[in-house]
Amino acid sequence: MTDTIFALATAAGRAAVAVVRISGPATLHVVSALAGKVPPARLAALRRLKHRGIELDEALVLRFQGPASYTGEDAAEFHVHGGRAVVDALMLALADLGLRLAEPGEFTRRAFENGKLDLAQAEGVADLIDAETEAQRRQALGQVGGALTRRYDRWRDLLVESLAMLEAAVDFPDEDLPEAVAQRARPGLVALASEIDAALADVSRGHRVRDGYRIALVGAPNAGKSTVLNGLVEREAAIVTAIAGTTRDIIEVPLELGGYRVLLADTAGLRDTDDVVEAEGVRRARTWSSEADLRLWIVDGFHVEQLDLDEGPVLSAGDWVVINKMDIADPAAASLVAKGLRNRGLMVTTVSARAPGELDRLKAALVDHVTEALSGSEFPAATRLRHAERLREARAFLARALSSEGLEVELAAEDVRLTARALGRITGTIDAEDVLDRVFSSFCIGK
Ligand SMILES: Nc1nc2c(ncn2[C@@H]2O[C@H](COP(=O)(O)OP(=O)(O)OP(=O)(O)O)[C@@H](O)[C@H]2O)c(=O)[nH]1
Ligand SMILES: [K+]
Ligand SMILES: [Mg+2]
Repeated sequence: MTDTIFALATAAGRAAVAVVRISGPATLHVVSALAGKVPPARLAALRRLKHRGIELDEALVLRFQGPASYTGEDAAEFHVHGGRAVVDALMLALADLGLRLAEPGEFTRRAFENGKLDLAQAEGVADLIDAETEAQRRQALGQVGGALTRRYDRWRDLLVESLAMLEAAVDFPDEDLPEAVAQRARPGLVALASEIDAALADVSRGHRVRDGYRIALVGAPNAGKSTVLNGLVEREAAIVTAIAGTTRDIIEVPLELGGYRVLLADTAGLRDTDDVVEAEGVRRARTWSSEADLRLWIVDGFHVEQLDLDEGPVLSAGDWVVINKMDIADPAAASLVAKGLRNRGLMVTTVSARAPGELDRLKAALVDHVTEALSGSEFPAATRLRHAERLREARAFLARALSSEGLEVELAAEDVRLTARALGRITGTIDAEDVLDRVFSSFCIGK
């Protein structure tokens, strides 16, 4: 028999109202022990809570009758005054009545186990609680609502259909026909493969929305990277001096651009150096920027004629060059360099980072860029690394199924089964205990 759990559902600390929730078979008994008359399900009632003859608080009591509750079990909420002592007294009383403090995510885990939501939806709940930007909120809410689930359900149905055809071929009594029957499964599997390919090409979008789009500020020492960072985030996040080699550590600053979460990183100026500390900074700069979604190369406009593209920064397609210090640069030289860079397919912006308001144009261009990169007409197929890994695994099994030319029908059937299994792990229809533990332990207590 499952035990009955309790937890503070609202944030800890002083507040107007605190909500303590309980879930499990002892719910009715506990509500009646504390509140006296049990209110009807889903109707809030004002009650004096008492335990062992001592009054705890006057509270709003709300109870749910399983399975019509978040967890699917009998459950209740006590909305009490949000003082520390009130909450402590109530939680002590609940423990005294034999209830157990919930583990992180245990309410949602029970909801999952009772079929109220699948694993992808449960992850959506966690993401919704963590959401700080509009795009994170939208994506998480879509996931809770089953936007991710629906796609996987459709793919699973398709796989089940194909599997039925392949199995029919295996069982076919007439020796000549199995191949023809098996071939009927092929078009569906080919279509699915191309859908998964499209999803994989787009695989980072979902978790970039969730975790943040990574923009690296890179370039030579003294180009003005830290000045650009400070201008974009509108505070003195990084030290700026006229000494080359000022920045060593990566300075990561989260910010919101066009409703998207962005991680902007200032890095050490790239150069060969004997200074051990600076050399480590340069190493970190290279690593971070190589993994970034976008590199902003900051170039000193005053020395723009020294920019040797074949010697200098290793620019790659999609990089963005910001020619800085336009207040002291020779505009003709700068525009010549800009033209050359644009001819190479690079984006170029000219600014004077030190001038107030000058970075607004760059910021607006970045908003457009991030919006373009992260918005999409379809809900992403993956919003976590975990999803992307399973998706790649599924694609590999599917490739193998498709390569077995109808002759090895049984092998193809097995690969189709493995494809379905990999996809099933994303929504949790194939549940591995360790995955569940990992997903739910990242929740806060009380959810
Ligand atoms: N005139 C002018 N000076 C600038 C501009 N932007 C930055 N500077 C100056 O250039 C110098 C170097 O700026 P930083 O922002 O520290 O340059 P950095 O690229 O971060 O340098 P490191 O961290 O040493 O690699 C400072 O003296 C800044 O004030 C600009 O737009 N115009
Ligand atoms: K500097
Ligand atoms: Mg710097």
